[in-house]
Amino acid sequence: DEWKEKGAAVRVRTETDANGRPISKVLKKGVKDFNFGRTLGEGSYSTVLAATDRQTLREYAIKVLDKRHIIKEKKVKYVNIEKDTLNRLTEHPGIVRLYYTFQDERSLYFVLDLASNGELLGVLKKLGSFDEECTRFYGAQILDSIAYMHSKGVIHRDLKPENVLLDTQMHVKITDFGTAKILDTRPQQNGSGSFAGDPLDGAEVDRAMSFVGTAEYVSPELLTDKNACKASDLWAFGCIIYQLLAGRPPFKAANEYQTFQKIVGLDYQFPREFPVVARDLVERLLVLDPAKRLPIEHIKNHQFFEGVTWGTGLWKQRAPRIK
Ligand SMILES: Nc1ncnc2c1ncn2[C@@H]1O[C@H](COP(=O)(O)OP(=O)(O)OP(=O)(O)O)[C@@H](O)[C@H]1O
Ligand SMILES: O=C(O)[C@@H]1CCC(=O)N(CCc2ccc(Cl)cc2)[C@H]1c1ccccc1Cl
Repeated sequence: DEWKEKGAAVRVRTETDANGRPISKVLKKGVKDFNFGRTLGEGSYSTVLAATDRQTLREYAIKVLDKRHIIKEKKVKYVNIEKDTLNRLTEHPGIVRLYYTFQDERSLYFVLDLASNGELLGVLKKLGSFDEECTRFYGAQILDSIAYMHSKGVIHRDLKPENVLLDTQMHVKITDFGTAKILDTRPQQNGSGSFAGDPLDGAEVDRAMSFVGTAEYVSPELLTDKNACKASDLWAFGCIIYQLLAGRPPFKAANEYQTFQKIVGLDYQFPREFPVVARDLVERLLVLDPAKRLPIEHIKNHQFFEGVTWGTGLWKQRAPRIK
């Protein structure tokens, strides 16, 4: 039988029927198509393994989810959100790409881009803090990825250095879309073009509140009126820029409740040596009113990002040496 790669998703096997006429059989990828390697990490309901496609020898990260555990923990909704979101975000170098999904009786499998250099948080912890050049490069790649997500009507809602992975070239790969929100594409009732992000309904509030993994990056609007919108990702972006330069997030207290109090009270300070241009940018992002946060186009034009080539150039250049 002749196998031929038809696109990346499926293989087609051609056989001949009783009358000798060729028929094509579509075959999905499965576990046996991969050689599984080292464990890259563990999540609450998942294990991520490095794997090689036995036909193409391409390397992937395969996220394996245990069905029984997901059902027991009532997380089936997350799985579908993650799949649907990743299936929407397929044309940007800064987003972890989902190539295939398949399942067997025990598990679900997501075949993803391999981000072989782990989490941005790990690099930050090792160095303590980033210099301005590195902060500019990683900030620009994260912002470019947020702009793409938002253009596809997706709000990440849980951006943080743990969810910014790094590929072999030390370029950004944003992951963890199980808690994302897909803005419906219904034409806006009140005629306004911009999506404010429709308020979370009851169930979502519960999910939104329960998904607050680490409180440090939660936006004030999610805490006060339970409403997450695109600008919530820009609040998290402001926290990330601050953290890369200061070596710690702006809002951090002994426990989650005190951290929440600092956030809603905009209670944070800059270290003395914090660069002044970066300070101006952070101050225009960490604004309590989401409508008053700097919009993405203005962030791109901010002096802090002076000299950055936006668009494909940003993704072709060498990552600055982390020093
Ligand atoms: N595409 C990938 N390439 C390389 N490593 C990855 C990839 N995706 C996830 N990992 C690593 O595997 C670990 C588990 O990731 P996973 O997304 O399954 O769970 P999580 O989101 O980190 O945890 P939780 O489910 O509790 O939020 C993470 O620490 C992450 O660093
Ligand atoms: O939506 C899809 O792409 C298919 C549709 C057919 C199917 O059975 N599944 C699995 C549905 C599912 C989700 C969660 C659990 Cl815990 C068990 C089964 C879906 C699935 C297959 C593989 C990996 C993920 C998913 Cl959601």
